Amino acid sequence: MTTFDAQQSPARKPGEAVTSATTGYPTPAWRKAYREGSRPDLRVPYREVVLTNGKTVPLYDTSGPYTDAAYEPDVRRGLPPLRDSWIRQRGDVEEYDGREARPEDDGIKHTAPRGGDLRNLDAVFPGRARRPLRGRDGVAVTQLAYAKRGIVTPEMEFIALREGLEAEFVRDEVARGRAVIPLNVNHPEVEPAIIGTNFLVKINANIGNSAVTSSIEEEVEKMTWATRWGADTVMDLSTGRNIHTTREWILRNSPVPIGTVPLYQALEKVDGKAEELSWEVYRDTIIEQCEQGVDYMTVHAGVLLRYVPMTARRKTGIVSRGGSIMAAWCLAHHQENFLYTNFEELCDILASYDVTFSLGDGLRPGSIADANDEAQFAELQTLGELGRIARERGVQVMIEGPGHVPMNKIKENMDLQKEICDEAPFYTLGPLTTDVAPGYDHITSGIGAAMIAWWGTAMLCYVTPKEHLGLPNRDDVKTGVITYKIAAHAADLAKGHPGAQAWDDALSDARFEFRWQDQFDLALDPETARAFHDETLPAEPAKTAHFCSMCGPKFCSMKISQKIREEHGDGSTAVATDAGFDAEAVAGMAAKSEEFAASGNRVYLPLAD
Ligand SMILES: C[C@H]1O[C@@H](n2cnc3c(N)ncnc32)[C@H](O)[C@@H]1O
Ligand SMILES: Cc1ncc(COP(=O)(O)O)c(N)n1
Ligand code: MET
Ligand code: SF4
Ligand SMILES: [Zn+2]
Repeated sequence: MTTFDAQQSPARKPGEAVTSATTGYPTPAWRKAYREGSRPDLRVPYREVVLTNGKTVPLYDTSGPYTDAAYEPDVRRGLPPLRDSWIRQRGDVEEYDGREARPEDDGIKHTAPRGGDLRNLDAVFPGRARRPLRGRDGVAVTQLAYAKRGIVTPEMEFIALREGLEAEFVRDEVARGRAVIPLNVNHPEVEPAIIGTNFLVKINANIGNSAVTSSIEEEVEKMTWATRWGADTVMDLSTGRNIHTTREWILRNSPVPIGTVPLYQALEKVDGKAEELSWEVYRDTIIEQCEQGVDYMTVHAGVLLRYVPMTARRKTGIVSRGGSIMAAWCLAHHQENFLYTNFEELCDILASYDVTFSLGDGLRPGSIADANDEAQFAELQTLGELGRIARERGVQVMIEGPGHVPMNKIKENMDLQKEICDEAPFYTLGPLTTDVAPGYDHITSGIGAAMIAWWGTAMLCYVTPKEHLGLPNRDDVKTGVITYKIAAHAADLAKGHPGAQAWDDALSDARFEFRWQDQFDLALDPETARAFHDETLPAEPAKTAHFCSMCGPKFCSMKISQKIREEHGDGSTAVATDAGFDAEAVAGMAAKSEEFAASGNRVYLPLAD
């Protein structure tokens, strides 16, 4: 039988289900290094950029063990369980048998169409057997519960070293609910990271299959690829085949927290019929995913029955998948959202695994015309209320935000969210600042993302060039991640995060000193920087040349600037004169001046007819 997997990965043989992880850094100048903490098993990874002048620049690193030259990756076994002893040493978790895996977890019906079992048996995760953990007697084993009790966990110390801050500060931000550390006790492979407005801005990359395309292998590769370029978390938004197994492969191999929208899998379990959903099916799915190790879950509990009519006159209705599913359920039963009515029980389940809530914006605007409308802000009020209930019960909380919002309406979103949601971390999709550029929505949204992050958004959910058009592939994932790293870092700079500017300064120095190799290596994407440079000046001597093909040797302003400094010191006492330039440069400038005069000395030229 032909499956999509077979079409997508023709080279795969039985028994070789998944083999790929992207290993190694994109340039030999990046080296994995570690900062040692207070105990031998507390080693915080970072990336060291080794420059040609002998200096090194330390950078935050999300790529996991795959980029450590001493590590031998084996995606069939999974990553080492870094946090296992930290979790067990606290003495508050118990191992138990766990929920039995069922065929429907992977979308397999008892009566499979055309008589076949649709499960790709090659794909079952072959790694070590494990029994799930949970808080003993249902106790909250969350970083929030520990923080409130004044405990600095090894995870908090790890984060403090990673961010260059005091561990006590980390604890205090978590205790106040102003930051979250999404780390399920069943996901010991993760290198701890924090999401909060007073920390480095984080970015999330969405991956996952759909009913139309992609294989487990591709999704594992997208995950390692996304984290290699800097994704701080990854959401598996699979809605196609093998949902459970795809997620198992991703979790066991992921060095970053994994988020999901459990409602998608619950809907698969009822054959895609929203009205057949129930709290029981949803609850079962939540437990399945808690036991697997999902670190944070989008829950669309703020889509209340009475808010649904508020979307009736919108240009684009409800664009959130989860939001549209819950709205359909509420209307079909004329009952209140079961996520809202069972919210306390949901909190208690999440608390016993330390799964963080990402309270979903099911009524976010999906077009510029719908931005900041009544439905959107009504839901935000409810998310604020639910956030307080969750934290009260020890569960960590983030709040999801929009969407499609023009630049003049972005700040109001951040201001309202802070006020309504008690400064809980805001996690926004973009926002996209215009609707007119399908194919370039990483840019329309990167603009909004930079703005909202500057004003305090803690994590940015990326948007790829494929948004509104199709499922992103590996290249789209990279483009999305790099775009969002730019937005996040631009915000870190604007917020004055200590240390953020050192990276820019190092790159600017390399640029001004014509250390081309260092300029490439300090880039977010060294491969592209080098390739663009080499497109016009590929020869080795060009790597030390004092110009590039943009201006050429005679018009290189940085070369001219250097010369000024050599001949006139820093120039502060110089009188305006062209004596410091070489004859060629002076001639070049004169030619440009004549060209300008010939055009009538006008800066804006009339349009050609
Ligand atoms: C909420 C956002 O999630 C993204 N999204 C939904 N499903 C997937 C997937 N399988 N892969 C990547 N992104 C996805 C879309 O960009 C949507 O706008
Ligand atoms: C920032 C962010 N990321 C993912 C989702 C889930 O998607 P959906 O609401 O469409 O189900 C969301 N609501 N917000
Ligand atoms: N692009 C849409 C949004 O902004 C989502 C479409 S796919 C669920 O929310
Ligand atoms: S992205 Fe495609 S599938 Fe998703 S809501 Fe838009 S049109 Fe529908
Ligand atoms: Zn959209």
